Amino acid sequence: MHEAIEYMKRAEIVIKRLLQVLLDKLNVKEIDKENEHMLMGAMRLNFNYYPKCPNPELTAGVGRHSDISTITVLLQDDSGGLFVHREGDITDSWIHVPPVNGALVINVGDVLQIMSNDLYKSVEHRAVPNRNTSRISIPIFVNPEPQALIGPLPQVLESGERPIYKQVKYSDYFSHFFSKPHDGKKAIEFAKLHV
Ligand SMILES: O=C(O)CCC(=O)C(=O)O
Ligand SMILES: [Fe+2]
Repeated sequence: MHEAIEYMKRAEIVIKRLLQVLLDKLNVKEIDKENEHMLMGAMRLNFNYYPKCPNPELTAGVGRHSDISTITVLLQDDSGGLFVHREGDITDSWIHVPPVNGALVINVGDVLQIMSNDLYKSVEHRAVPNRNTSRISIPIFVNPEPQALIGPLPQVLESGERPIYKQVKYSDYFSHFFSKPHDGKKAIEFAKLHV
């Protein structure tokens, strides 16, 4: 428990730095308190356990989805099992994300895609169990506060760009996502302006 708290505290420093760099490209030069509530008002540490399985092809693992976070910081052990979807291919192709000792995987989530009006794209991914070893992965989901309104940032729309998304309350987006089985990047449709 103590280690988990310590990990979150240290990760928070890295997360703030990452968000500063990502938001700088969106013309947000400083992350004020209000933005902080929107970007990282609620952080969740999860533990995923995938027991070894003689027939991984028969299991669901974690089905294809994108995270509904701003970003996700993922620590994985050395067994492997995470795949990301290659966008734009005609065939469905998946790239294995090999475990690298001491490295964290950073996923862009739907919230950052929405706030950036599609400049950043959330990454579709899935995880499968291994035949011979069990696997543990530990994501930190960096989420907005439940009450936060999520939409394209004013700084992004300043140039006259058309908003692709409307403002949605994060808790509504969250409930929508968890009301159905994972289904690729379908959840983001919930926030789309259909004009
Ligand atoms: O186990 C993994 O590597 C990824 C798990 C995942 O995608 C999730 O928890 O959202
Ligand atoms: Fe995920």
